[in-house]
Amino acid sequence: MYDVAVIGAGIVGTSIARELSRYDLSVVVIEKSSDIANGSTKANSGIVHAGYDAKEGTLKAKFNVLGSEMYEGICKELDVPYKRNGSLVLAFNDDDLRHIEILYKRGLTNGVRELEIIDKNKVLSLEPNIQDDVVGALYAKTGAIVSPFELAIALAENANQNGVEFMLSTEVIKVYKEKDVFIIETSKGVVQSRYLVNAAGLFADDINDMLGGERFRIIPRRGEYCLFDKAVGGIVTRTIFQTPTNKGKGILVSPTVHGNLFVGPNAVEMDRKDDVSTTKEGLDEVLRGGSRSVKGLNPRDIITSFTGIRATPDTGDFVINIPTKNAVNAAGIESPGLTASVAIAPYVVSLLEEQGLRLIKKENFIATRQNTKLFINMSEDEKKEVLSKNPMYGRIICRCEHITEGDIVSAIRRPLGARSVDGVKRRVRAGMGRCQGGFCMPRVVEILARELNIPLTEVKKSDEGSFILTGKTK
Ligand SMILES: O=P(O)(O)OC[C@H](O)CO
Repeated sequence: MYDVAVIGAGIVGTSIARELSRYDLSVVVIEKSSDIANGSTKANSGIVHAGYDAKEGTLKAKFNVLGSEMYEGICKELDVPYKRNGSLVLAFNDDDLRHIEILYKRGLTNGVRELEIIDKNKVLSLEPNIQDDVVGALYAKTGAIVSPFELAIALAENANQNGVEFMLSTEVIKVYKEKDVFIIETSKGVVQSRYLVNAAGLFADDINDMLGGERFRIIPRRGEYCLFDKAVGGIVTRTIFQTPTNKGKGILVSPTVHGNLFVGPNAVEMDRKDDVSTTKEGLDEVLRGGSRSVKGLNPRDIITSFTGIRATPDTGDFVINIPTKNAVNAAGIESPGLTASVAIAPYVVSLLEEQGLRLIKKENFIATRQNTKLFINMSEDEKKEVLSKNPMYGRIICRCEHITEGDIVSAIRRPLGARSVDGVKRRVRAGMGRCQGGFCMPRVVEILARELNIPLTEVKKSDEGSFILTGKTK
């Protein structure tokens, strides 16, 4: 029997797992997907929001501002790329100017530091590729960017280093209580725990129903994105927003931590929670929206498009509460959820403690996690040394991102290592470049088959059944 079971290994579940791993507890994370961060976390804007957007007094506002302040330190500890690039909310007319004034005041109330309203000249001096009809902007110097799935993987690895167990490809079918024990029936058998955390993302409403908590629904809200080649990654250096609407923060244009540029998302409510297809209309909307803010977005520079699904709660705010004794919901964590998750984690742990979970600090807690250095990022001396020991570092597999066989093998062999083509891609970027895996994918498949000791036909793109050589991958 575990002390705590966490359902969900997205950014919320992995943040909570890492926080729990500071204490002498037995903890298990149960995830239905085959990898960490395979739900809303994987297709996400990757923005660390400053905190002026969420309404005063909400959980979103509180945890956004707290999270934004914690981010740099956590990314340093876990060796995850993070960049405080700042953000602008553009105004194009008087209505927009009034709107950014409201956001400015809200930001001050929420406790956001270094906020400023700037005029057209300042906007264009900071970002020369903004459209000329801009009239001003809200400038948030504390806005930042991060790689959401790399952070979730790092949090999971660090939790795992500190003893947390991960059950991947394990779907929760039913949860109920016998006396004070949670009985969690899964696709891989029964798990028992004394405490339970619901961080099930898009499916957190179903888990809450099983726990008998006050009813809420998660409404899946699609967001389509276009990712641009690194050659145009410098069109803007800050994250560029328009004034938000009741559909969300609108379409943004932002660099990524790896030097690409993305435009998106739109916002379309859907019935299904698993439809990540992209549509021509959606991508046109995204490009039109981005071009409203920024000059020079050429569709020919798009290297891929994708859809993410927000876990939007029908309550209007994050649902962080106690559905039944000894359980905590961390649900409905839509934007600014990526930013907020690192601050939600200690709060969730404090709610467990209030219900009787004893927290005794581990003496040997390992606070830092080191990622494997990619060959491309090594110094000449490091390259020589690693090559003399391991010739696999001399074989380039992904030509776009210059990723070697040694890098890929090490991503597979790490704790909670890659088990699929997408798993490799998210850990070391093989397949993330201009050709989107056209060249390297067959080689990555060969390496996975060899390292996992499985036939080529069993290598998966991502989840169970997505056999990359024979099956449907989308
Ligand atoms: O449209 P929103 O408000 O869900 O925000 C989406 C943003 O890209 C969040 O980072």
